[in-house]
Amino acid sequence: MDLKYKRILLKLSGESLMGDKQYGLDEKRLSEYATQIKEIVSLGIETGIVIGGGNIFRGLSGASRGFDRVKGDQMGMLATVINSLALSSALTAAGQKSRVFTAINMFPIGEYYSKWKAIEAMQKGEIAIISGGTGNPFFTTDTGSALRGIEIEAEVMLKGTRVDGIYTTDPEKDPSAVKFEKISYDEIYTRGLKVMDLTATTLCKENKLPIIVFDMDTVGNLKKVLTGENIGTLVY
Ligand SMILES: Nc1ncnc2c1ncn2[C@@H]1O[C@H](COP(=O)(O)OP(=O)(O)O)[C@@H](O)[C@H]1O
Ligand SMILES: O=c1ccn([C@@H]2O[C@H](COP(=O)(O)OP(=O)(O)O)[C@@H](O)[C@H]2O)c(=O)[nH]1
Repeated sequence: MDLKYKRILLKLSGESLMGDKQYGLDEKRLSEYATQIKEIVSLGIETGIVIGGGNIFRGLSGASRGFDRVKGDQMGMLATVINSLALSSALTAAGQKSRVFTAINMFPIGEYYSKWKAIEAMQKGEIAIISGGTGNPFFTTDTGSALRGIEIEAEVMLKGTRVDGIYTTDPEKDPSAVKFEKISYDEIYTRGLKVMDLTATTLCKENKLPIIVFDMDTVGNLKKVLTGENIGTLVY
């Protein structure tokens, strides 16, 4: 099988882990993700994963409800650790080894992250789940994901989300939005597109890490992206 990439960083949406629920974790969605991820690892793809926390807590929405922003962001980062443990557990149930790394030292919940430990895990066919975002407030997991993708020398960052690519406007709000097959980093700025935060886009641009935004909630899509099928939107 012709594979486009040898090493990837997959960003998973916290919100998608809710499945059809209003909050928290959906076991069916976790198991679907685990099965798809196991499949790509069996093809020999070295896989690092960063997961969001939006299904549990977001610092910014906490602040709008009166929480201290920094404490709210710390709660959000802990939410990404919860999601990472849940995915790791689903991967174990699917027969796939993984290691959870944390941006902040909280052994034995996970191992304190280092680039080299993550690469060592991936080279052994284990998945490196890198949790806790960047470890700092005022960032997002998209930025954490760009950062870790660059650090672990991934060839691409795959942003698996609820929409099937980048559109001229938010497709969840505007049915007349038109999808891009590809788009430059600069056009994301000039058009003011909100699909990823600008810090993440800038990090990827400066370090020449391409991004593919695709719909991760349709089973089979992850493999399609990696075998070069033209789904999603490429940011270059
Ligand atoms: N121009 C756009 N193209 C695609 N999606 C967009 C756009 N603008 C806003 N979005 C929204 O961005 C969301 C994905 O980004 P985000 O909220 O960060 O999700 P995630 O939970 O995957 O991190 C989509 O669900 C979509 O509603
Ligand atoms: O480096 C980081 C990454 C995440 N967060 C916090 O964690 C929350 C959950 O992450 P995010 O909203 O990016 O999750 P997603 O939208 O991907 O589910 C964010 O709202 C932030 O409050 C943070 O403070 N620093």
